[in-house]
Amino acid sequence: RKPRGFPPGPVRLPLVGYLPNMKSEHIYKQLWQMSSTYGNIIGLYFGSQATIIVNGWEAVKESILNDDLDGRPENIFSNIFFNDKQRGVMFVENDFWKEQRRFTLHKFRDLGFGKRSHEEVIQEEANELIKEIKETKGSISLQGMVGVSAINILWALMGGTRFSRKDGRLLHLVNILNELFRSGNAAGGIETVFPALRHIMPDSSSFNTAIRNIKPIQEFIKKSVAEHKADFDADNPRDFIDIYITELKKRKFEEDTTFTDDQLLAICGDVFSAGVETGSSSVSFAILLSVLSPHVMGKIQQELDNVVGNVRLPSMNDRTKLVYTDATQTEVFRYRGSAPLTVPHKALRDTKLQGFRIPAGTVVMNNLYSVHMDPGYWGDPETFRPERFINPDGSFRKDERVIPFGKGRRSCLGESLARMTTFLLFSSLMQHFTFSLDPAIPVTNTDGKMGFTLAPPDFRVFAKARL
Ligand code: HEM
Repeated sequence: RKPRGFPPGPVRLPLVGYLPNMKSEHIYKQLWQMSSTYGNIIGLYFGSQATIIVNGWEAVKESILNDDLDGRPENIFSNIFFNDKQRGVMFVENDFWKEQRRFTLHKFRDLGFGKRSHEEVIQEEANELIKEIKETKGSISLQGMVGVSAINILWALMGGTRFSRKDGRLLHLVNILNELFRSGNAAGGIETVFPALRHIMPDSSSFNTAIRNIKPIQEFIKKSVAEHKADFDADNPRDFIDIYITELKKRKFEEDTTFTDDQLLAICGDVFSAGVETGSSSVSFAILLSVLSPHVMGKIQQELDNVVGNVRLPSMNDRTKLVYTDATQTEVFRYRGSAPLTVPHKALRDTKLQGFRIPAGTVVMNNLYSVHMDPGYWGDPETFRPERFINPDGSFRKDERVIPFGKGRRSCLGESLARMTTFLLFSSLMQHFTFSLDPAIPVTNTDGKMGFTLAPPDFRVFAKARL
């Protein structure tokens, strides 16, 4: 069939395109609503940038599985920090991306089978978190506390060390990562379209806040890499940074190598920015939603008592038996996944989507929220109901339409680590505490706060020890 033209969409205003109409909060809802007027694929312009919004399971699946749409638009933060170059894994494309992604993924996997498994690292952090919660008087803010665990888990992999939970540097990093992720705009925002604007924007603008917060993260990583180089031992690689330094040395005389010092800094930065806030938001959302549905919390605790008992922490081996806990975690990913929109993709060459013609260079925004909240498929998507993932015979019901990590070759690089982290931290917390909301900070709805990613609303909980 002959491709149709560029997808239909709202009128293109001169210069700015659709930008002035974008609401900053929960943009993914607005982008989905537009489907009722224009269909599942909407064509619009951010400034002069041709962009398509992709809504609904059929269209999103076709889009994220189409390798022609595996590119990424330029990331201006990378331009600012790496001399107008795209570095890292998240915003690079083509052969450069393939080589760096493959390397990072393989080495992460190998490290998980190394001296200490990922599972052991996560369980150690779960123990420390439980200890801190027990020692804290009054109500607690989980987002920050779990953020500390999330950094320690990732940094064990990247930099080989763990920080004391009270370490000032660590707490500072957690705070700036949280601020960074709330200040951003998953849809890009005006500065992405008109980079020059940042020079005249006030320091308080979200863009300048982001820059201010990225800098100390970069400094932290730079310093760690320098320390690794200073006591590097080729026979005894301790972590990802050491493994990457080994590769740098091996390829020192290769022309056109993609392995560079800048690239190491950028990968560490990408992992931090992709992994810390998403992980802690997922666990905090899981706790908040369980607190708001006490029968869910009760069922999880009963299941944990039966399957795991009270002398050891839950492990990944327990997972197939922890059906209700697994179903709850899956429901949290569906209901409040931390990425309602994937990272933007870009058409690498002219291609087709749902019969429409998509020219090379078009930016593609895949709306995962529209898949997870489709009433036609889920029936009652607005209800938080883990039971939807349990078969009548009591087994776990897997559903291909739950895709919080995306799908295809651009899907989340940290998926297996993130799944392990969220499952083990959430189940360990549920095993040890009964949580209740601190009424001093009422939660009026669970929509959460959107920035680059979706985080829970502010809330505090009292934690009553069960063990
Ligand atoms: C619950 C936690 C997490 C969620 C929900 C999540 C979700 C996602 C999503 C939706 C994408 C974009 C997929 C696309 O563009 O089509 C992504 C990309 C990515 N994520 Fe995650 N993520 C999580 C945790 C992590 C962790 C822990 C790491 C680090 C180890 C990580 C590293 C990455 C990287 C590097 C990319 C870019 C991949 C590429 O462009 O090739 N993420 N993630």
